[in-house]
Amino acid sequence: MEQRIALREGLASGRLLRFPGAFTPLTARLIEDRGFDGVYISGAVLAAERGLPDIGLTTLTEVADRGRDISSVTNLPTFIDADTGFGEPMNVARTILSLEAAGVAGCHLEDQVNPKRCGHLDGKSVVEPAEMVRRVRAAASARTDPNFVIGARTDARSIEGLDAAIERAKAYVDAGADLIFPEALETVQEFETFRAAVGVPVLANMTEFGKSELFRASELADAGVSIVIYPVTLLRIAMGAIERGLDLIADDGTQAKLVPDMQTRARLYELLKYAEYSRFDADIFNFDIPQEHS
Ligand SMILES: C[C@](O)(C(=O)O)[C@H](CC(=O)O)C(=O)O
Ligand SMILES: [Mg+2]
Repeated sequence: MEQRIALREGLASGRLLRFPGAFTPLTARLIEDRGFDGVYISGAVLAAERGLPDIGLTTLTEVADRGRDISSVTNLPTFIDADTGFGEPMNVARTILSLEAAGVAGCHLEDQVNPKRCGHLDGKSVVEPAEMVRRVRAAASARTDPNFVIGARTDARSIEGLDAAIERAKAYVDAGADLIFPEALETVQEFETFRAAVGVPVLANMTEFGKSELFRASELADAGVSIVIYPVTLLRIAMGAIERGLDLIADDGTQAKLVPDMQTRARLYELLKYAEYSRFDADIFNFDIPQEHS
């Protein structure tokens, strides 16, 4: 509840909210510790972690479980990728209820056809605007918490062009979307044009190796963007370090040279709140247990 209100207030504040993508609950702890505004939960990351491509193979249950796992260890609002909503409009309604129950603050649905693919790849296609309008309407009418944020993503920019993507976004706002996620815009000016046209907060996806340049937060803020996600960034950083680390262990016969770059045991325990658990445990065992008399 509080996180949803915080997200709504943040989106209305005129500030740019920064949401790195957490690839584990522990990563979400670190994102909170470093002072970010919220946590993004990426579909691409969830699929990748299971050794799968991001083509709609993951299920609502897996996504909702991940939403719950991450939301339950952070006080920050979480914003989750609901892909195409996992089926027909009726399924979209159930998706929203599941994500609400998982404790996430909001989600985005996209207008791609199934099977969907990464928004920064070529060869994707979108459904008719009316079909996506039905998805958004189903989502908006299903939600039980009016503060749950429903984002509509349009993948139309790289297929139908900017004007068509804006027309779609406006229809999605009319259908009840609180936020627009224009996928794969190419310039900061395009974000500015989008924001001016749609009249609701706009999300920028700063994913690497995609179609958008990696614009700075200040540039996005100046363009009127309300929220920026770094969906796969932390996973890519970790995987890069792991690959280099594995090679070094294989070559050197020890991981010793890697130790200075590792998070220490003490720091890990701090993030895990070890001390609090120990205190709790000590208190429990300090209780005077009444002796039973026979
Ligand atoms: C934002 C995104 O939907 C995701 O699942 O994180 C992906 C990110 C990516 O594949 O880089 C996307 O389609 O942009
Ligand atoms: Mg995705």
